Amino acid sequence: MSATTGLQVSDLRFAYSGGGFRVHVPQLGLEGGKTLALAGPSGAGKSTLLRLLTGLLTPTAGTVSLGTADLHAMSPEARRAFRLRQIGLVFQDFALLDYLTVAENILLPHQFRRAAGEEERARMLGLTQRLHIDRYLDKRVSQLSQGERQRVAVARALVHEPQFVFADEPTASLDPVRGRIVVDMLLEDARSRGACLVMVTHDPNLLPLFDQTLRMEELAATA
Ligand SMILES: Nc1ncnc2c1ncn2[C@@H]1O[C@H](COP(=O)(O)OP(=O)(O)OP(=O)(O)O)[C@@H](O)[C@H]1O
Repeated sequence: MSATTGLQVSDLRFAYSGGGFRVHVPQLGLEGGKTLALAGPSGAGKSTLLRLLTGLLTPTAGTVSLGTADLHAMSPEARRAFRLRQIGLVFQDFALLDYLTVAENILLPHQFRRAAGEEERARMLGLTQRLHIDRYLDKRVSQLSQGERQRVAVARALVHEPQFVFADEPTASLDPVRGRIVVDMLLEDARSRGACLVMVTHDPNLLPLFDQTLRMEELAATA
């Protein structure tokens, strides 16, 4: 695999305090431009692994390398800066700010990097058109449906063209047609830009669309 653009996990271990759920990922590799589905029943640890891969949870052992960066060896500040530049994340609960407009939410991460310029605005327009939410750009997020909010979260995750995209069930609030549009867009975005996509899904029909599948229930059994 390419060391500079891919994701590499080695002997990753994590347990919630109190002796509850634990997970162990002996080895996982994903090249730039490739896509991985995290599958498994509710409670199997999909969101937990996604949080470990993005630096939002700290493992008890093991490494997560994103390109040349050893995610958990960084200082919290360096990890935060890396995440803003290189990671796009679609959270299960979307993590949008209700009192801001759609455009403000999508461009918000740019306020922390640098002011959003013409390039970002053009990318935002392209993404929101493809997601059929461009007519809502000046609307507050609180006025949108769940499915519309989910698509705003997808646009926000992609607008800065991150090398690593992580999405936690990005189709959960969408009907099958809209859901397929979002998945196809995430897949096409990663493949065309040479980025890595890791997506959590419950839907077995989506798995053949991905280059790799990791079944969490099999990992939990060996933890
Ligand atoms: N903060 C926490 N503290 C302790 N246990 C937790 C915490 N968060 C999750 N868990 C437990 O860890 C296990 C895995 O949870 P996780 O959310 O990763 O599963 P999941 O596969 O994403 O589930 P779902 O498909 O329902 O979203 C569950 O048993 C859950 O109860």
